[in-house]
Amino acid sequence: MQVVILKDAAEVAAYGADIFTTQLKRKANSVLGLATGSTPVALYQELIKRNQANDISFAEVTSFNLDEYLGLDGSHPQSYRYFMQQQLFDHINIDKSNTHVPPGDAKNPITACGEYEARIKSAGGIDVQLLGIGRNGHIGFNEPSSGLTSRTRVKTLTKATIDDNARFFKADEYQPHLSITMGIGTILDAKKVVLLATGENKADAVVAMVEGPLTAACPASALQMHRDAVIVIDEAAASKLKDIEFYKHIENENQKLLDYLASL
Ligand SMILES: N[C@@H]1[C@@H](O)[C@H](O)[C@@H](COP(=O)(O)O)O[C@@H]1O
Repeated sequence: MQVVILKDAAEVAAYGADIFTTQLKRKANSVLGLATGSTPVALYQELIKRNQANDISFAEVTSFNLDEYLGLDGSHPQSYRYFMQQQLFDHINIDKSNTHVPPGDAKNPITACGEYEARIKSAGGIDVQLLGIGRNGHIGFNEPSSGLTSRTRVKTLTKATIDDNARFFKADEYQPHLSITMGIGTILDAKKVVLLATGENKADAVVAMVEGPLTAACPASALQMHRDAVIVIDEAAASKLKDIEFYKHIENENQKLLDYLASL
């Protein structure tokens, strides 16, 4: 696990955007795994800016989103498909037919999960998967107790997650309590994983993910098993980590090594 601690949310977004920029310049037809929630919004704004400045192109990109509410179709303002259109897809040169979000309105949600997995596989697998983290340590909608090798499936949301996400729904609006989410095993199959977390309310989840045991009680701890997982956090989200100075020291040493390699 690479732990990158930055000053604030703006630096976290810029760092995340740099990872995606590097990926797109290296491989124009990358397969990107995308996430919703408030955390990635600033990163998406940065990618939009870079796309509109012709620095990066999404013309050949295929994307797969982590999750969707079961029971909402893509035109529902609280659906994750709608969110992605508003926050990213409508503003970049991506071919919308190459963007995938689990179908919240699937007639048969069980077969839809298998089909989603098959689509990821036939696209060649995910090159870079973006993640946020829930306050209870969930990634995608893999709630605590999720199998660490799970695949895309229907998941019931915890009360904590429903309450956290209630802010997006109107008081009298139907809020789903079921989802379709990539599994932890699906996420771990991505070649690279980038998790962003900002703010003090993520500090407990971050310490459990980075310094806690590998456990289904904190689904994000499964990233300890990934060979290329980058955890990009601000000082507030990092505030409960025991080894902050060590992680910063590693980053300094990594930078020195990169500078040296660039000078060869
Ligand atoms: N399913 C999403 C997750 O993918 C996201 O990481 C989490 C945190 O969201 P936020 O970034 O708004 O804190 O919210 C939702 O539950």
